[in-house]
Amino acid sequence: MHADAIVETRNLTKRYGRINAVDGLDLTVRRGEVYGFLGPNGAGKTTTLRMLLGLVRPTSGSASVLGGEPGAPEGLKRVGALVESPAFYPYLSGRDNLRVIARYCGAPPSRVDEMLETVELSGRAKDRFKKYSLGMKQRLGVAAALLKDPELLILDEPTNGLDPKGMADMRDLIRRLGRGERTVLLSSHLLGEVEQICDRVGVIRKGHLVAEGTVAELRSKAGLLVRAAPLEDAAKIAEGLVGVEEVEVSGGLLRLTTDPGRAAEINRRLVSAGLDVSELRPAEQSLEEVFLELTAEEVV
Ligand SMILES: Nc1ncnc2c1ncn2[C@@H]1O[C@H](COP(=O)(O)OP(=O)(O)OP(=O)(O)O)[C@@H](O)[C@H]1O
Repeated sequence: MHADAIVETRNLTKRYGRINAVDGLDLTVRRGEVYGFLGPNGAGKTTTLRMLLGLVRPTSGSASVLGGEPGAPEGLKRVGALVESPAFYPYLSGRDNLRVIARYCGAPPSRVDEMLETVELSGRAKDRFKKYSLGMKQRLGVAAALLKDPELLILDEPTNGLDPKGMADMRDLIRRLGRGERTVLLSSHLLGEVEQICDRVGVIRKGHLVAEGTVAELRSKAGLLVRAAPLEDAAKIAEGLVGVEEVEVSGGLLRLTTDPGRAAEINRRLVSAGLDVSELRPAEQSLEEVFLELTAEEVV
């Protein structure tokens, strides 16, 4: 296991009949980070998170959570999760609901008000749960998950179904929670969201991890932009280089699909062929483009 890994899966697989919900997944979440598990609906995010909590048994492969088996009582004490809509008593207040949960998870009663404050529900703590907006219900769910002061917080699509204000509040909350020592693993099908909140992102498609890295790393996978003269000659040379997958001419620039780390080498090749290279830089793609590319259906 990686030294600072808090969650690690190897070849994790879950099959439902003929459906491979999760298919050979290798995931590493490091201590202290906010990790975004990004993928379209049905990609296998919920199934993965449920396996990490010991709620679903893998068909094959392994997972380690806080150094132990998923679902082991020792580990579960240190994990807080909001995976399904949390079950609260509709006629009890937010505060009383948390008190009930604090009692059975052994959290000190003083933590209830502290967590209500954290999720900004102190002002509505005495109102019945059923009066809460969806966003408030979700935030109460986060407060419940935080009662035992978990080292790892797992949130499945925490902004799903919320209105824009509710989403923004939830994002702010997660960003705040991720600032300290705590590790947050959240799933989302929204790029913008993951881009705003997460330190690192894993992109899942049909049960596979198709990319993993920081938002900046995923973006810079795009390639290089080159300004050279004569441009047509530069394009011909670039096409002949090993490791350059695509060459496009656009707006007086060449766009090369290649590892941006090869910039110096490509520059050398162009210059030694007698071309003038006046600009060479990584082509920034929006994460959206990267995401669409990574998760696109194969055209058969
Ligand atoms: N209990 C189950 N029985 C049969 N198939 C299931 C079961 N749970 C999930 N699946 C299937 O496994 C695949 C992955 O589902 P999963 O819910 O993990 O995806 P997801 O990425 O979380 O998507 P969503 O955001 O829609 O929940 C889907 O094809 C789903 O229909």
